[in-house]
Amino acid sequence: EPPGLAPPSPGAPPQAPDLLYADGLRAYAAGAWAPAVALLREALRSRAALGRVRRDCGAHCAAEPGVSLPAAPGPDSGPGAWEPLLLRAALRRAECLTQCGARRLGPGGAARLRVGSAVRDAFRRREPYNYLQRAYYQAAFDTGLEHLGRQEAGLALPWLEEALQESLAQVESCRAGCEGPEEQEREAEEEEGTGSQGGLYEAIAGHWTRVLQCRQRCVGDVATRPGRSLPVPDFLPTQLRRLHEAHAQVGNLSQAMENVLSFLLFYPEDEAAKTALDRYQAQLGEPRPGLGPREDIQRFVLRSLGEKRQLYYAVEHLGASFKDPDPWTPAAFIPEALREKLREDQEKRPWDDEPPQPKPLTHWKDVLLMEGVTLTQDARQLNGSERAVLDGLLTPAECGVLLQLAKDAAEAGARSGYRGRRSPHTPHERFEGLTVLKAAQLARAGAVGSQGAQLLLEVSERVRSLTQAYFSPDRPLHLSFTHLVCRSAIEGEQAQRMDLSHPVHADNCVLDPDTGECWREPPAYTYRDYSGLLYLNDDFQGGDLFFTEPNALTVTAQVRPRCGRLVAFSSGVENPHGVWAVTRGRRCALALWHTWAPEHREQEWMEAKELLRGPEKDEGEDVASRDPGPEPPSRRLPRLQDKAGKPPRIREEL
Ligand SMILES: O=C(O)CCC(=O)C(=O)O
Ligand SMILES: [Fe+2]
Repeated sequence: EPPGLAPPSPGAPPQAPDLLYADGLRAYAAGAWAPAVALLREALRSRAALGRVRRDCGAHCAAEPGVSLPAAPGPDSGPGAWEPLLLRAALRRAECLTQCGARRLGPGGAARLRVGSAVRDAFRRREPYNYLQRAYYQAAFDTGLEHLGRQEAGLALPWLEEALQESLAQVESCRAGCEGPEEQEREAEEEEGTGSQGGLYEAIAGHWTRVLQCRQRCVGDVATRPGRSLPVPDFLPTQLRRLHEAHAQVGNLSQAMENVLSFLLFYPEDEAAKTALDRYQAQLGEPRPGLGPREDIQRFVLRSLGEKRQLYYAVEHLGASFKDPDPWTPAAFIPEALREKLREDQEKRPWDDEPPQPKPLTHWKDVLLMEGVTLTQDARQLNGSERAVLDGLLTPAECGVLLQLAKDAAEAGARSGYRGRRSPHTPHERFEGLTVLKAAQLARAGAVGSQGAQLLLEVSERVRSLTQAYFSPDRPLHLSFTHLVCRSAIEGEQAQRMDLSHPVHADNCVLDPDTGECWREPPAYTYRDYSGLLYLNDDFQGGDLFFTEPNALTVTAQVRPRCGRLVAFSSGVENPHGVWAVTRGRRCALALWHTWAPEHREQEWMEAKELLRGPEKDEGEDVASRDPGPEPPSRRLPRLQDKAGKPPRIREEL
C-alpha cells in the first residue's frame, strides 16, 4: 500500500473508479489539491480492488473441484470424448465466476463497476499517476537506485526487493483484467480476423489469442512511466541485475546467486551475468544444491514463454498478430519468417559506417534567400544542437490549399466509413493522417483537388532541399516519409486534461529518460536522420512543439506553430521533443523525415508523382510532374502567390 493512504474500509465494495477519477480531475482543476489526491488515490485503489476480485475469483474458480477443467481423456475414450467435458466445465466455471463476482461486489457488481472506454484508456496509460507523481513501485525502484548511486547497497536492498515484488503484483492484476469483457471488445475492435467470424472453435481460438496478447502486454504497461509512450525497456531483468549486484555488495551471496540465476532465465547467454555467477559460486565455496532462481521469476518466465509459444503459433497458422514486447524471447520461439524480418531490421544500420557529423553550413544562406525564407532561430537560440526554425516556406494561400486538402481527404474518408481515429498518443484528440500517395489516389478519384495533392509533393521537396542545404550540404538527404497530420481537440474532454498531444520522444531511437540514453534500434525508425515539421495554421489552442533534455522533463525550447513555419532538427537523442495538448480546434502540419540511406527513400513519393502525371492531369507547364529523375526534383518550383501577387515575407520572433 502506498504510504500515507488510509486503509480501505473493510468489506465495503469499491466505488466505481471512473466516477472517482472524474471527481478527482474536477477537484484537481479547481485547485483543491487534498480532495483531488484523495479521490485519485481512491480511484486507483478501487480499480485495483476490482482487479483483485477478478484475480481472486479466477483463482478460486480454477480450484473448485466441480468446475476444474477435465484431465486429458485416455486413449480409449474415443475422438471427441473431451469436447462435452470441456464445454461443460467452461459453463460451470463461468457460473462460478459470475457468482463469485456478485458475492464480492454486490449483485450486478461487475456491470455496475464497468468503466467507460475513455477512462479505461486513461488508467491503462497510467494517467492517474500523472497527477500523483509516480507509481509506487517505480518510486521504490528509483529510491533503490539512488541508494546504489551513493554506494549504500544495504539501504537500497529493501527498496529494490519491494519494487520487484510490487511490479510482479501489478503485472498479475493487469493480467487478471485481460479476461474482462471490456478488454475483449477493445481487442476485437483493433484486430479483426482471428476467429471473430468463424464457428465455435475459431471463436474460442480468437478469444484466447486476444487474452494472451493482452496478458503479454502487461509487462510493458507496468513498465511505462506516467506520461511516457514507451515502457522502460527490460524492466524485470534490469531490476534483477540491480538486485544481484546489491546483494553481492553486502555479502548476501546466496541471494546474489538466486537473483543472478533469475536474470539468466531471461538471458541465458549474458556474459556479465555468467561471470558474476561464477564469482558468487567461487566465493560461496562448497556448492549449495538447493540454490536456484527465484520461484516468482521462474513462474513468470515459464508462463510467459508458454504464452509466447501459443501466440507465435497463432501468428503462423491463424493470421493473428503479435508484437512481442520482450527483447529476451529466445530466437527459437519466433517463426522463421518473422525472425528474418527482425534480423533485417537490425542489420540495416547505416550509421555504423557513416556516423553523422556536424556539417559546415556552406551554401544554406543562398538557398534560404532563393526560397524567400528567413532563419528565425538557430540551434544556439533554441538551446540545442542541430535544430532550427525557419519561416516563410509557404504563402498563406498555399497553407489554405493544404488545409483544404486535409479537410477534403478527411471528409472523403468519412464518406467511405473511416471514422476520424482517436490519436494514437492521446484519447482526447482526433488524428487524421494523409500520405502523399493517398493524396494522389484521392485526387485521381476526384475526391480532392489535384492542386492540393500536387502542392503536397512540391512542398515536401522544398523542405527536403532546404534541410539538406542547411544540415547536410555534402551528403544527399532523401525523403523517407511525408505525412500531413491534423490533430483536433475532442470537445467536452478538454477541461481537466493534463496529458500531451504527443509525448516526449526522439524520432530515430527509443528514449530512456531515466538514463538519458536513446536506443537506436526497432521499434524506432532508426534510419531517420533529420525531421521537419512544416506548420499550416495557428488557429487552435495549445499544440506548441517543445524540446527537452534527454530526461524528457526539462524543456529547453518551445515553438509556436504558424503557417509556413518549418522546425527542422536532427532526429536523434539530441532532440527529444513533444507537443502540448491541443485543447481547442485543429492543428495541421506536414511532418517529414529525411534519411541518408537511399534504400529508405520514400517509394510512394515517386508513385504519387506518376499518378498525378496521368492523362487527366496533363497540363503542359506542370514542371513537377515532368521531372523524370529518380530523385524528387531539387529545383525551385513555381509557388502559389497571394492575391497581391508577391509571396509575402513572414518574419516574426517567437
Ligand atoms: O507535430 C509536431 O509538432 C511534432 C510531431 C512529432 O514529433 C512526430 O510526429 O514525431
Ligand atoms: Fe517527433
